Amino acid sequence: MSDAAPAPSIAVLGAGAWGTALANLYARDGRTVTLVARDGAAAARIREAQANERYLPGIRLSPDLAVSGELAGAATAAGILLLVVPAQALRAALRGARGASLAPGVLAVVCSKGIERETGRFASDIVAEELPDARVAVLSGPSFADDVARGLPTAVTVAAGTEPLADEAARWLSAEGFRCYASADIRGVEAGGALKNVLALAAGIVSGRGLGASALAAIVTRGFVELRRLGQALGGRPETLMGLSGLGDLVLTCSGPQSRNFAYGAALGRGDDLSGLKLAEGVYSAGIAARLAREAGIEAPIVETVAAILDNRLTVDEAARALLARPLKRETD
Ligand SMILES: NC(=O)c1ccc[n+]([C@@H]2O[C@H](COP(=O)([O-])OP(=O)(O)OC[C@H]3O[C@@H](n4cnc5c(N)ncnc54)[C@H](O)[C@@H]3O)[C@@H](O)[C@H]2O)c1
Ligand SMILES: O=P(O)(O)OC[C@H](O)CO
Repeated sequence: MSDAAPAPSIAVLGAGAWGTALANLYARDGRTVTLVARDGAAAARIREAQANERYLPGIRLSPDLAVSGELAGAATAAGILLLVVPAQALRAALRGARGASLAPGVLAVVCSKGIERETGRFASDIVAEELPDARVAVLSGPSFADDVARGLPTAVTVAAGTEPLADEAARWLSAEGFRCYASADIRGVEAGGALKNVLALAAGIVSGRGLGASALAAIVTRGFVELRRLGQALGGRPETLMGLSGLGDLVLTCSGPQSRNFAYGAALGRGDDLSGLKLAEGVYSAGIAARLAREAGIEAPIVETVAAILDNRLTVDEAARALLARPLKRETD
């Protein structure tokens, strides 16, 4: 596709915080965008309020943003389909999309961050299985929906299976204040995005339990060792895991309660009631990430510990004692 080709129109599947923020970003940037909510009633609420008060409160949406309750129609015309439903709902959402007559060669861009619990599949694999005619890309990196919605500067990585497709996708997905770096390492980008959520839970637990700033720095640093090891074992490249969708997103989500994963971990660490908390993808990815690590023969004690706390196999205090009591080793082993 040449630089002069008109920018493809965009359909955004999933009208939560991130889907709404991305749809609004591109609509403000002059693109033709339809945000697809779960049903007609949810779409009507967003249209009438010109805001998504449930998931992205306080943000006035562009009057140019179309909002629909069904993918058919919106998607048929779209050259780009952003997939922004939670990772565990992606397969069902794509099966629901099959009847929508997607444009041939549509660029399906995974924007969620997680691993399918039942199968251990990453989202790009699910797209390849469920929408075999689509071209696949992944958008991931340090990016809070609220920051993007407020027009704050953001940089992310956009990965696809080949460098030309990644370059094309990054060009189409960049917008004012939203800079996309291209990568041909889909697995590295997806692994970084999913694993940082699990590690942000660990950081939140440390903070909520009041274990101190030194312990927080230690858990983030040793967590990054696990992210790199496991990300590489799953097929990611080291330089990708050092980039925006690995280290970058880990830094963002481990830095405080604006991250829902960190906030969930902090509530766990304090012993608070967890009902009513916002979506924390790490809760669903921790167990399967621990299993993938075991299967790959990778030591991932922090990921294992988060999974054990979530399963009520360990209390936070038992977990902290167990991590500190592990046999001593060289830092680089
Ligand atoms: N919020 C952020 O800052 C942010 C940033 C980057 C990536 N993400 C990732 O984006 C994904 C979505 O997160 P979010 O913040 O938008 O979540 P959210 O909880 O705000 O919204 C989830 C949305 O998905 C919809 N949904 C759920 N199941 C569905 C289904 N089967 N079909 C259609 N719609 C369905 C819900 O109705 C809701 O609108 C997650 O994987 C998250 O990790 C979020
Ligand atoms: O709020 P979180 O923890 O889901 O993080 C949101 C984004 O993934 C940050 O890049």
